[in-house]
Amino acid sequence: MLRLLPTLRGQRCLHQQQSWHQRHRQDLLFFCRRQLQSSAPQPPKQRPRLSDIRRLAAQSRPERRHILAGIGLLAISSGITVSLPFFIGRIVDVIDSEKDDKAALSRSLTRISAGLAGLFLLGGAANAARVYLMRSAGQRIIKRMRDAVYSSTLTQEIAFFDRSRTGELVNRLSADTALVGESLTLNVADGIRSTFMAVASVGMMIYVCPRLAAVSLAVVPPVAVLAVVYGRYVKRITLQVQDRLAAATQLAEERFSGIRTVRAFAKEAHEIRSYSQETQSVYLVTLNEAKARAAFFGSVTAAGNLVVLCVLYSGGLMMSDGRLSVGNLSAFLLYAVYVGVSINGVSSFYSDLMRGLGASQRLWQLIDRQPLIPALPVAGQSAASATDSRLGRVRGEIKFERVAFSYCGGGLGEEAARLQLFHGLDLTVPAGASVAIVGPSGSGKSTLGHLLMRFYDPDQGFVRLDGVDIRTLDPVWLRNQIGCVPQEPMLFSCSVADNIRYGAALSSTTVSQADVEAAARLANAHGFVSALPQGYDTLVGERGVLLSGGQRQRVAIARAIVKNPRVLLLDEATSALDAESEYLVHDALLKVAKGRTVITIAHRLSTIRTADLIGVLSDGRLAELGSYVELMARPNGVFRRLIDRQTL
Ligand SMILES: Nc1ncnc2c1ncn2[C@@H]1O[C@H](COP(=O)(O)OP(=O)(O)OP(=O)(O)O)[C@@H](O)[C@H]1O
Repeated sequence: MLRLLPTLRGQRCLHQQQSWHQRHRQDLLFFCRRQLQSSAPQPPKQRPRLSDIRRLAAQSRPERRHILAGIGLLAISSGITVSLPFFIGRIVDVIDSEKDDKAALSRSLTRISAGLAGLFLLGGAANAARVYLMRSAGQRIIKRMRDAVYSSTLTQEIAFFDRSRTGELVNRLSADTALVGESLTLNVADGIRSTFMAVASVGMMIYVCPRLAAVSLAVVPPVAVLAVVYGRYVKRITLQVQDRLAAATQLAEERFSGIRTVRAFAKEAHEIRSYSQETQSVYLVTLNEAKARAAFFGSVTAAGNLVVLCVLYSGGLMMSDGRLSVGNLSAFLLYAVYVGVSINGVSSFYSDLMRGLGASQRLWQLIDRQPLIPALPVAGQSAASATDSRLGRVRGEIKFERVAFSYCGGGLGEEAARLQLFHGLDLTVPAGASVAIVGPSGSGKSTLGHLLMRFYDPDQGFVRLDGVDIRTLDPVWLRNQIGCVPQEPMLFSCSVADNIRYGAALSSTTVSQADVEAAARLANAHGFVSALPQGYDTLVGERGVLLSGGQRQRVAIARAIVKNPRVLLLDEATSALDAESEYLVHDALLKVAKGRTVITIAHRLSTIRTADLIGVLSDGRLAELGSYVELMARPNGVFRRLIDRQTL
């Protein structure tokens, strides 16, 4: 979907997300220096900052009622667990004191067991309710974050996608959001429980035997220092893992969608090796994490066991001279174990929180980024300047006025270089006329269409619709006035009818089946669609692979005209269609062009001959403009030379 942005913007239906599709990205390796600055990945911050934590915590605000209820239930279940060693101590003492009176011992044990069973049932129920509340809140937080990341990403300008890696964006959307959501709910719950258990157990240790408690707590300061060091390391490593995972996802995603190329060049073994290299690099980073984790948790466990040993030693001595009962020693030992386990829990809470913080930094970058060209009306603009954000009745005159435009590019990681494409380009397309744009390959024909659709803004000059600078127009409204058929149309993996409906300016539900069929008839698609097994309900496969090139184009034409646009922008397919398909597509275009302003990026002589005007692009300017006969009459004209050399 992210790679299909031009199509989406063209068709405007941002709310209909049907599947992942390939956008034609011939210049993936180019990226723009001036825009790069606004989206370049920030160097990972090493230390958890309070503002990061606050922002992360703010995500759980809408769920605070559920989370607070969960914490309440957590306190109940943890309180019951903490009371357990105390009761065990009492039971041991009861057994010790009543061991000679079997009947009395049995009565006491029955009484205590019944009471404890009730308590345990309550604890179990509280825990179950807590898990449900926390988990559902976590899933809602993840959903909200995914929605926010998706909508912010999808509304970025096209240049952003030119230099973003789709797999990486997908990874942010799926893996990072899950990590953050979980660190905010389940992890926080575990952290709170562990902290509560640790504090309560320490309290009970002091209550049961202050001297033994002092011996045990000597271990806490070194473990705390270790936890802080380890937490920072984990946060840094999480960023690396997520980045490398994104690179692996990117590779897999690109190869799956380009499977025909892989198969045609028999590159399966090569691709499997490449992917394995990517996963190896993920593995190597996670291996470092595993080492750090092993060292940390190993030390914590050893420290915990050491405490138990010290308690047994000094507790045994205290018991021998009567300063401690056997029940109290048992209870104390259990509390010491609790403290050990809880410190472990607090440490893993801290490390998971750091992982969540690491992942969240990438998400904030995406969520906070303001698109350089808005995909949706800028808040306040449509209301405040309603007069110029939409036009009343569109005549369809299009004017490129002294347009200078450059793609900023350069190989990834290289010094960015400006590719000056247009300098001072002037072109007027009268309302209702059909203009064929011709020129050598790479002269910027498709770019003219991109400027009209406002995928990019010119560096200088203006693009005007009915005399109005399109930068002042509501972008959604503007794109609704233009029907666009790209050179390699992408269809979504839904039915033919749904693909055609996708072009609707308003909600696609407002387009009736009759409207769909009327558009298909005009696009010469009705005949073949009716012959498909399920007619208009036939699924077309990913990117429409189940249809032929000519069929895909005719469905795309129907999609472009279903909203009845005033302006048509047609980028002719360069790939050769068979004679029958070419005739059908050309005939369809002639029919839909009636009564509309049409700009065709033309490759076929038949299109060029039938156009009212032909605009010839050369050296970043409009070199010639005139009818076919006029231009052919210029013996040294650019157009004449192009036709002679057939280099259209
Ligand atoms: N997104 C982009 N980023 C950087 N450079 C680009 C981008 N898109 C196109 N270009 C470059 O701009 C130039 C013009 O491209 P454009 O697609 O407009 O040419 P064209 O005349 O339509 O070519 P063709 O007839 O081969 O389709 C090319 O050199 C191309 O490499």
